Amino acid sequence: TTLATTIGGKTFDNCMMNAAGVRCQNKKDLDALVQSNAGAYVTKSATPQERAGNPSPRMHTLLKASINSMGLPNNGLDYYLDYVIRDQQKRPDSTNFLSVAGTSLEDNLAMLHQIQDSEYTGFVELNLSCPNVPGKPQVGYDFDRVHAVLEHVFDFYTKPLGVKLPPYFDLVHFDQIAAILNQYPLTFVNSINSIGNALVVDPRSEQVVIRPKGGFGGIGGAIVKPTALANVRGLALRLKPEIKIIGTGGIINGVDVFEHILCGASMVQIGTQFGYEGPALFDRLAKELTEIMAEKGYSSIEDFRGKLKTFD
Ligand SMILES: C=Cc1c(C(=O)O)[nH]c(=O)[nH]c1=O
Repeated sequence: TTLATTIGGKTFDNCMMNAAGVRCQNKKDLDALVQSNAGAYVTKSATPQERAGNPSPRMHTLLKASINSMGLPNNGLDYYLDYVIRDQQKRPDSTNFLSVAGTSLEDNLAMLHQIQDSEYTGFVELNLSCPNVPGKPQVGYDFDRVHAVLEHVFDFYTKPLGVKLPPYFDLVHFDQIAAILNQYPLTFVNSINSIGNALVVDPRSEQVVIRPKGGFGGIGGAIVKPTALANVRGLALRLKPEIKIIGTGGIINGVDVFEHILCGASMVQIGTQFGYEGPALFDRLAKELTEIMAEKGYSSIEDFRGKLKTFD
């Protein structure tokens, strides 16, 4: 049984990795991911300069969910570009992901020019869905802006690139975003980011649980799986086959990974649970997924990827 997957002509020996933002902000975190059984890592979404992010408390975890309004704290693009270039020099056969999340079109283009002109040969994940920068809308919910960003990016960017999208909740929105994405040579689409601007209340203290934005933040964890699977499936049914799908959202156990792949994902990312469990998560998930595949007689993820059945 193999858990290998191929995206953009690169083969990963394990179809599981971290989600951007979780245990990936510093060299120590990234080194731990390199040492783990994860098939790849993605760096914390970068802005041109380092950012402190929102005031704390800015993240809260419940049993089945997490809420966060981190506000894009990161060490700046140079830090992550330096890390991934050094890593690719040390491990030329590995492919990893560099996440960028500029708070403006200019910032995104400036960062992508810098990456294009660098010796980095890995993947870029362009984050169009950060819900927590006060005053900034999620680009992914403004289809004209998504179109404009991609038009500018693919005027010059030639290295493998994908986009991180927010969850959509209307089938017409799946049609509309897919119609835009299919016009571009994207290597992948990563769906979903957290469900933005939710609210968690502590009835005991009668107070919200995070400081930024009056308590409003992005939701992750088991609770978002049905929405994540719908977005993975909705996009899988609409995107051209050369655009692979990374499924993110609600993965706790191997069976959740299986469901994401069944819906069409070629790779999965884990955020909230990875935050809880740390790098050992990837050993547990690999074991659980391998057992499920063996039980069902599948020897590779291609045996069942995208083969979700409906009633008709
Ligand atoms: C990049 C910012 C993001 C953040 C954040 O830094 O607040 N949290 C999320 O759940 N998703 C994001 O995309």
